[in-house]
Amino acid sequence: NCPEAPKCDKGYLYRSFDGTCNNLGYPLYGKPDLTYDRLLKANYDDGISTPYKAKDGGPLTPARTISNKLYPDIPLKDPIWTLILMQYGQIVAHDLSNIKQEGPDNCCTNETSKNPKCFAIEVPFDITDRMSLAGIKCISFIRTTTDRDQGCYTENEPVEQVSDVNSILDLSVTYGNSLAKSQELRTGLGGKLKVENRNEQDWPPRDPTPTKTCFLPNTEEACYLTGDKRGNQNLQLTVLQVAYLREHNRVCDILAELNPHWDDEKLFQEARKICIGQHQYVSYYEMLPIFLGRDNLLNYKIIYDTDDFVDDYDSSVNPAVYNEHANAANRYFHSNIEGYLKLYSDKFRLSYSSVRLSNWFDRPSFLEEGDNFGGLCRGLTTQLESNVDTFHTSEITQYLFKKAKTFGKDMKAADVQRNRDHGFRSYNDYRELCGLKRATKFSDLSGEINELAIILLQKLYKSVDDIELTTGGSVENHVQGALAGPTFVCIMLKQFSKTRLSDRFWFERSGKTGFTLDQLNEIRKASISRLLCDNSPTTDYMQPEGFKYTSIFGNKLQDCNTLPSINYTKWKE
Ligand code: HEM
Repeated sequence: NCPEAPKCDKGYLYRSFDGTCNNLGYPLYGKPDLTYDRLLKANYDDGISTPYKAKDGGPLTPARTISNKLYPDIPLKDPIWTLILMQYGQIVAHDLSNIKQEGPDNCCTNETSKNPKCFAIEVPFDITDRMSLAGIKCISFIRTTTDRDQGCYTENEPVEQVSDVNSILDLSVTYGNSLAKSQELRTGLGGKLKVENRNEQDWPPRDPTPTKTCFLPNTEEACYLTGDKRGNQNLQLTVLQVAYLREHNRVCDILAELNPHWDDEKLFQEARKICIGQHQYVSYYEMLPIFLGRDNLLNYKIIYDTDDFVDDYDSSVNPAVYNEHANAANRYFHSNIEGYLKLYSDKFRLSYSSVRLSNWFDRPSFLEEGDNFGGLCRGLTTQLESNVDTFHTSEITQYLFKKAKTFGKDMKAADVQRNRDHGFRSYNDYRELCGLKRATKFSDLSGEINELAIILLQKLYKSVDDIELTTGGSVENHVQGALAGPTFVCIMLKQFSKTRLSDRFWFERSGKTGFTLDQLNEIRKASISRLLCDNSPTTDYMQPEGFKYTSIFGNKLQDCNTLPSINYTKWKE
């Protein structure tokens, strides 16, 4: 049942869609349907898959109770950063991983599945029926080092969760995670991706099975086909999905004019390479410094202060995403979500209307009404994100995916429950991994956690060793210059380091598969502001730093055409 390693063409200039052949020694590295990586070995009650209990053998406080007590809805705003920062974070998260919910044919579907080593378990998400988020999780076995390139698993090891997208930061949300998906998305003409034009704007093509993907009160409503299954999940996410789709086609037009002799394939791959370059640049050089601190990123060699190439590819690094990153640390930024989105109707951001998040989950048609898309491009770069703390909007803790019902699901209960069914070791173990002192009593936490939060933790956990990674990490005071505490910053730094090191096609590499130095320094002019300016026909003014609030004192709104932009003549052959 092991996937067969593909034969790689070592001279091929472009990335595959599923991530295979990025690593020529281990061609399967990075592909979808492989297990997450782990920083620390899993800790299950039975050593295999049963979530552990409290140290005294009793049950842990239910996830839903933890959500209610630790993550209430107190609407504080971030003092500096705009909502598009939160949103870009989600795009990066979706690019890198997605817990597989049901298994492939040879694995994981149920206890009688064809592969006896695999099975699925029911995840009891919380205690109340009304808000339950029960689902089936795909489990397969951890792979040993010797057969890691084969995708084989060994018996009697703890279960390891599977991600169903490739683990490479390659804008797979736009291009898909398989060759087949990319073909479904392409027109085959001029390098372009499929779009449907309505009201003089391009929108993603329609999903052929909309009722599976979207919530559609009216059957004619649009439900989009994008490179990622989650592309319709919320309006602000879909804004970025649409922006990158339009950006790809925009770049195709420019390249076709410069190089009329290029065929569909060449135009497609070159435009794709440019868009992935922009995405890697915006993610690492514009977004991550805000989340994790610029000095930290420089010190850990995750970004470089240079106008040269950076050839730090390390073929020994497996791109597989750390389970603790995706399913604990990175989810801390669910805190940044705002419950209402503002739509600014005018150029200078003077008047707005607003829309409730939970009215439009899985329902993108709102974007096509009037100038809602433009209104959101301006709104997301004007509205402040929610303060990064333990408070969470009830739009995601009471009303997530509510559809036509009064109540929905609880995102934070889900986050806590994932910590449990993924068998993460205790918060204390991750403190140690990250160079903090192990706490033997609650008061030992006072270096990193404020007094009020310690009191809350004491109410929720009997022993300091019962504190979970998701909860403990979320109450730490932030590291200076970053938007998370030391344990989560440490985990995310490890992740973003491996993501760049393991990518043979990283945008800063030299050589035949990379850009020329001239081109690379053009890619370094990309920005979130320019992406939105160029792909929202009604947005003419934007501040230079789109992730940061704009005011008359600084980061002022300016004509889009005066913002730095890529000079594409560097691509003329
Ligand atoms: C309105 C915004 C958002 C919504 C509605 C949302 C919703 C969700 C949902 C439903 C899941 C799956 C829960 C589960 O079954 O375990 C999830 C997972 C996740 N979210 Fe969010 N999220 C949002 C924003 C963000 C942001 C801003 C980030 C990070 C910056 C983020 C990072 C993640 C990660 C890393 C996962 C796990 C991915 C995986 O499966 O490996 N999300 N989110």
